Amino acid sequence: MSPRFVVLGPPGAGKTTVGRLLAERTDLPFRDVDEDIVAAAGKSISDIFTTDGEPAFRALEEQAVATGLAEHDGVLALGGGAVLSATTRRRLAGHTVVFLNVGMAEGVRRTGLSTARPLLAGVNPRATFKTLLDARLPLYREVATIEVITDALTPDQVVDAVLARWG
Ligand SMILES: Nc1ncnc2c1ncn2[C@@H]1O[C@H](COP(=O)(O)OP(=O)(O)OP(=O)(O)O)[C@@H](O)[C@H]1O
Ligand SMILES: O=C(O)C1=C[C@@H](O)[C@@H](O)[C@H](O)C1
Ligand SMILES: [Mg+2]
Repeated sequence: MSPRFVVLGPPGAGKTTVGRLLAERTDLPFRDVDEDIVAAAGKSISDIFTTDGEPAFRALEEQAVATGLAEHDGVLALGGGAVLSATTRRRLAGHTVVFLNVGMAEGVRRTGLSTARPLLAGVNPRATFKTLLDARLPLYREVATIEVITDALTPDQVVDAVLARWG
């Protein structure tokens, strides 16, 4: 068993929104690793970051991605930072990996000031987003087989672009 699509990208790229829509349109089940982590830990991602720290979250995430890749046969959305793990990047080899790209301005607009995203909850979300994007862009591209720049597209148009480039 193996996901038909793995969806990744920075916060606000639309992994959850577009991933769910892609699953609907291809008649596949949808699974979001962020939700798996919350269910397994019994607390929110913010609480995990605050109480246990980011390294503990990343360890839970690496395990949850491995489980998702082994168990899920539909659309699997990863968390925005899952690619920070070299082990996870290795595990993504051979999968159809969709990188939903979004620039800083639109990414910050979409994520707003939500405290549900602990990494962006600081004083300067624009600078934080830019730093995060610069560090991760090569990692997303290392594993992606399809890249869609989502800034000017609706979620439906993003799904159109994914399906046009697939197969
Ligand atoms: N292509 C798009 N156009 C406009 N708004 C979008 C688009 N994709 C997502 N959004 C909106 O941006 C917000 C963030 O989307 P979503 O939660 O799907 O991102 P995400 O990549 O899953 O983020 P996270 O990494 O925090 O889980 C939502 O309000 C969603 O409706
Ligand atoms: O970009 C990130 O590092 C994160 C993105 C979210 O999907 C969550 O996995 C968490 O908030 C960390
Ligand atoms: Mg999400």
